[in-house]
Amino acid sequence: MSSLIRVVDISAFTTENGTRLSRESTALELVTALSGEGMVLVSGHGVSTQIQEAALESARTLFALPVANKEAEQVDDVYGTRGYLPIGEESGSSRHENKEGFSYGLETRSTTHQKVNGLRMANRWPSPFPPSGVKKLNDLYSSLCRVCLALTKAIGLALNADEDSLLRLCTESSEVSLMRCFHYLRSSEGSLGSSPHTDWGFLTLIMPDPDSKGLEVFLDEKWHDVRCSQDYLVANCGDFLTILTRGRLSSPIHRVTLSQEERVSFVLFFYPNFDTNLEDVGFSSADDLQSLSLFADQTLAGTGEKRDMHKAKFGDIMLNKWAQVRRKT
Ligand SMILES: O=C(O)CCC(=O)C(=O)O
Ligand SMILES: [Fe+2]
Repeated sequence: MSSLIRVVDISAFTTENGTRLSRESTALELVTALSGEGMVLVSGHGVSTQIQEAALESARTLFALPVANKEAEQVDDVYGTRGYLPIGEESGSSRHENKEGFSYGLETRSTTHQKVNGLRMANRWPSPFPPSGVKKLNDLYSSLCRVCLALTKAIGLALNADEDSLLRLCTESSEVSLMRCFHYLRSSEGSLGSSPHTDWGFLTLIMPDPDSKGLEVFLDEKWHDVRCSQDYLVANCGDFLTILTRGRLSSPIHRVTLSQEERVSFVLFFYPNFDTNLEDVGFSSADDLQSLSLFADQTLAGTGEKRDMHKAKFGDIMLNKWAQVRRKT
């Protein structure tokens, strides 16, 4: 475990035992870490080892399915953000990212692929994948959303002396957030797992294979390993939270390197409500936050549409960003 990245125990927010005093000191520790490194190891998160192991096992089952079955459910222009991400078909830069993934969100009962909005639609599971596997993945999704809501309360308490102050931006977060489960392959010439970037959303939670290597954070002009065990989830401040706090909390630059060992990880991109407007939360186009990945052009050709970001809805910005990192072969 990297000693640079602080551990914060958030049990004051995830159990009934938290007193006002313990919640205040937890909140302060959390915000101190997010204003410094921007990344924190969260303990006391309440996600059982059983839920974590079951989800990792289901992910391995999914990735082991025949390629044709996985590709039958791949992310495309019609289905938007959910489904299978074939190897090499996504990258945040011109480098080849040697990984495959499944992207999913809140399970809807709908049997059609009707979208509610570009971030809310039915999940797409390849066959054969049993309902018990889907349930295990969904259990992890809802557990990690609960952890993000607890973190949101803590951040609200530290910044505004009010636990509910940021929750109003997150009333539909559990419906529009995106879980991505990745299978990083072995290192090959010129490839990496994930190009250096900041995350675009409100908060990100990362749950990798316990004790696996690869996640790195850029601090003090150097890359540092972030090692993780089942006791901790890695939480990143996202670009939206940086905007919301006028830069007081900072979204960290991080990347994933590859090795000779394959790796599986779950990454929850916790989003604010789809319709949230950047201008309403204080962003102006003159802001000095242009280095965030949210504002970078991540298309290969460098012709990403520079939209009037401060007027746009957060959900639409996300759809545009996911389109920017698609690398259809
Ligand atoms: O898989 C990981 O450890 C992190 C991946 C990541 O940073 C991302 O997908 O944004
Ligand atoms: Fe990331």
